Amino acid sequence: MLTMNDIVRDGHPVLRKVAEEVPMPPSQEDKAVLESLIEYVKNSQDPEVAQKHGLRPGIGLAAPQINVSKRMIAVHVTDEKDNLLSHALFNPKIISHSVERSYLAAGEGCLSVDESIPGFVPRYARVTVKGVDLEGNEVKLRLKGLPAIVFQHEIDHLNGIMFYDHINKQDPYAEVPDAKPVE
Ligand SMILES: O=C(O)C[C@@H](Cc1ccccc1)[C@H](O)SCc1ccccc1
Ligand code: NI
Repeated sequence: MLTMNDIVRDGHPVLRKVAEEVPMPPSQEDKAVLESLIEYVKNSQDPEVAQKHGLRPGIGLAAPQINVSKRMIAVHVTDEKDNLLSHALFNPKIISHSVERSYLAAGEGCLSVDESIPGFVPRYARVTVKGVDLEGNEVKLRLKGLPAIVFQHEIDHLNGIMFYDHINKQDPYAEVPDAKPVE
């Protein structure tokens, strides 16, 4: 199982690379990597396992964060209606998005960034994401709220973008035009 020792930290060059597409159908090796990502996120949300192994809780994780520069992400998060969204995707892609934007009122964090970096991170309020799941099926997800934010955070990792790149450097808490906060 993955632990925090497997997660690379800010400053590691892999976090600034554009990750490679995963050839389809996925190899056993690529499937094992993607399974380890979703396993980490689930484990990190289990208080006993997280405490026993010193896991920082996460609602998402991207392959570059474990030094694998390939386009794979895992998300395990409940939406505002308390529905669980749990997805492990190869080659995820935002195929459309709202003009309206949103941001997490509490700001964002990252398992690859040990210190907290305050400020609003403007995101699209709604996104449609396509990808391929572990069974090789094409998945199309229409997302809003916290799930939409997490997917954008993880897909950013595949493009070498860190959450703090989006924070207004002059005024981290500057109002985000035509945006609604996600509490
Ligand atoms: O480093 C990562 O990619 C995991 C991030 C995911 C994240 C998504 C959206 C906004 C902030 C971070 C975090 O470590 S998950 C930690 C967390 C848990 C609950 C709510 C927000 C962040
Ligand atoms: Ni992150």
